[in-house]
Amino acid sequence: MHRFQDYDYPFWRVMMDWTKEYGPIYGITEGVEKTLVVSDPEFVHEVFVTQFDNFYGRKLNPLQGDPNKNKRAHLVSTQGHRWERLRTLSSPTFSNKNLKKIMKTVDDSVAELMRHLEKGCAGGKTVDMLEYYQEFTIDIIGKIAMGQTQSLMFENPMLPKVKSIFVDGRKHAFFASAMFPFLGAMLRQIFSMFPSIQPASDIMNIIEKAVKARIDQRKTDEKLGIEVSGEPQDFIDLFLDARADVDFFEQEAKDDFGKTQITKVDKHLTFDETVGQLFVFLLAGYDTTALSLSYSSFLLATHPEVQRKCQEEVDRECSDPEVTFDHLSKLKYMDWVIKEALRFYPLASIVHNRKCMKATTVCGVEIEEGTNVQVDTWTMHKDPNIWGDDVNEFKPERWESGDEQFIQKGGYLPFGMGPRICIGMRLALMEEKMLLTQILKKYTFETTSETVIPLKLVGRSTTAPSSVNLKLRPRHSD
Ligand code: HEM
Repeated sequence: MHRFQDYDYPFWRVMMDWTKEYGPIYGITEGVEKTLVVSDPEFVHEVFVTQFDNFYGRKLNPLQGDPNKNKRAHLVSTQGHRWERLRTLSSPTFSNKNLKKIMKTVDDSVAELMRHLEKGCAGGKTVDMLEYYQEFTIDIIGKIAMGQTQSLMFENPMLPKVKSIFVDGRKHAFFASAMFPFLGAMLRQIFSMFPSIQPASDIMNIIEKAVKARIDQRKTDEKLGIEVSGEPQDFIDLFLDARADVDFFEQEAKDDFGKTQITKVDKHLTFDETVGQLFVFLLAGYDTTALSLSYSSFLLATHPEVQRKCQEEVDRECSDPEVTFDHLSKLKYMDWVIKEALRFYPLASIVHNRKCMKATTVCGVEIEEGTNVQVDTWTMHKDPNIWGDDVNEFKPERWESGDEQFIQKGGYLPFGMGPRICIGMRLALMEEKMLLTQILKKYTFETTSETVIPLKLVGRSTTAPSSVNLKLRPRHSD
């Protein structure tokens, strides 16, 4: 566990080293828990997809609370029927209809970021694209999940709070709770009493206020007889109105899929669940998407031929100033670029894990209940047996014949795999394509003497480049 705490030599590098030494399946202990580290695609597919009913939980630290009891437990931390209920209630949030609505919000943030970029890179100045992308993604998620009414780029008070969760990551508290699980509950209690020392509690409080304000506003509108359109404005509205058709009481009686201890089950999200969901959408949606954009931009800058093809596609398919849903679906090459960048840098590999909920055998290996399975994704994504001898080349064309072959084999999982695959994947890809389209129409990414090559990769949770310093050369000077 100690080896996993180093910000400058992230846990996945340690796992890659161990995989070289011990092979594709070996065991480690993390505090009091046992973990199998695997980089065998067949094994991964079996755990994430085929045997999901035996592996429906995630590896959790006691500091994250009891997934069955915590009132604010969310999609990432819950398991069994409680997770299934939250997933069913949250899924419509990312339907085509809602994504189309969110598109307008994303478009406004794209325009705002382009204004900032124009100023930032004026006179050929080098800019750190990671910083710009972080401003972009927090702006969008603030507007769709936190009741933020206008863009707050480069003055967003949430950004330092959210950033500190990823940078500091409460390293010592996590470590202590893993070694001595009883400390987890105590520390949670202390943190909730002093939100100022704990950014996560502080953020929860802000979200709580935003949800309360929306509920009050609805009540006032109702009292005054103000007709509301009934159309949800954002995720807060969507969650307040979310309903599931499945009766989870009945479902629980039928089978034992993680007999959860929900005391009151109804078809609506509770107030606390709404706050928990919005919180996790904020955390999961901000950092990952900004990182994915950063890696794609870096790889475009270092592969001019790929960038040229991407620009040609953008010029051909998106010549109108307005980019629509239809346009995005035509950007096939850009899609491969993003996929290939995520193969090179599977930035969220920390959550590529499952907990064994029922003892079973996978690919001949007996696994006890309670054992965690952590995927060594970085090894798999660079395995020549899966990808071929050109594995170390950045080659978007390898995706030409579709992704099924890699996904079905279990060898590629930047967004995870199986029933718990990332729920926000389509939103992330939409944001990325909309922004890259506008940038590539106007500029060409170039490296400068300030670009760190190869990237220095850091992080305790997600994997971030220390910086992505690039120059944006205006295309009209081509
Ligand atoms: C490039 C961007 C993103 C990447 C690489 C990414 C990656 C991941 C990964 C690896 C998982 C775990 C999947 C598994 O266990 O099989 C996950 C889960 C999740 N992601 Fe994302 N994500 C991204 C963007 C987003 C966005 C934009 C949102 C929401 C606004 C989001 C919300 C979630 C949630 C709620 C879960 C938990 C799903 C569940 O357990 O049912 N993610 N993501």
